[in-house]
Amino acid sequence: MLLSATTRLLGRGKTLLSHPVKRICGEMSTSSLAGKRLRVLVDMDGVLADFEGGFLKKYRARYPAEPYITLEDRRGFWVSSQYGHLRSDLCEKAISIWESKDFFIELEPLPGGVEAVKEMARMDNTDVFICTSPIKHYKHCPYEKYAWVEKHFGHDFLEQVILTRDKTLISGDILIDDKPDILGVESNPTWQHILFTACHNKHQSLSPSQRRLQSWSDDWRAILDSKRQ
Ligand SMILES: O=c1ccn([C@@H]2O[C@H](COP(=O)(O)O)[C@@H](O)[C@H]2O)c(=O)[nH]1
Ligand SMILES: [Mg+2]
Repeated sequence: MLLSATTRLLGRGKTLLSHPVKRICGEMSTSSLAGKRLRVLVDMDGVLADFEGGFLKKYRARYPAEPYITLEDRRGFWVSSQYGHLRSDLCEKAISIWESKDFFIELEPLPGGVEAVKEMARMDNTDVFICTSPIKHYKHCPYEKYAWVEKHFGHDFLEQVILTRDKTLISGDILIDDKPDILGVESNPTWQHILFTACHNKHQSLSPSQRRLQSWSDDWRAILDSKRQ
């Protein structure tokens, strides 16, 4: 009786486990029953995708006669601010680069990042999310961020994408991010900030709660293990 009612509800040939709705329910209950899982949030620009390298290449191609800042001389998170200090009109010229079509989708992956995140995602008791801030000029950026993840991680990984302008609202155990100060409405985020070394932050000292990941060749597995209880 119960079986035939189930068959009517799900359709012939579908079992409870193979039905998409039940599979979603199953996945949700697995994580809540399995005890403590580690939730890792991984930033995209400057951590997985080479924002700085992609910017400099396209800026020099579009404005060959204008001064530029080498990656060695980059200081501070905001590219636009440093270009604006160089000459005030260069701030808008810098912004025009990442507001252009194909900027985000054409960013090269940073060495080892995609492989590391794929490995993390296969680890037991580990949930990985790509947590990235889109620019407010939304014509290309949000679409291209999803397209970049699909291109390098595959379609299924789109489930693991979080676009937010405020990462303090997202709960996790670790946030691997190249921005030194991650601020928002939540003054006490759940995650520990692991500062991913980038050309603009390598001279900066850490706040007491931060740790550094120098690159994806650095021991990210040890950082994850240290956060497991
Ligand atoms: O000068 C700049 C440099 C970067 N941006 C944008 O900020 C975000 C950074 O995102 P994260 O998730 O923190 O990596 C990205 O969309 C850059 O395009 C900027 O607006 N101005
Ligand atoms: Mg970043």
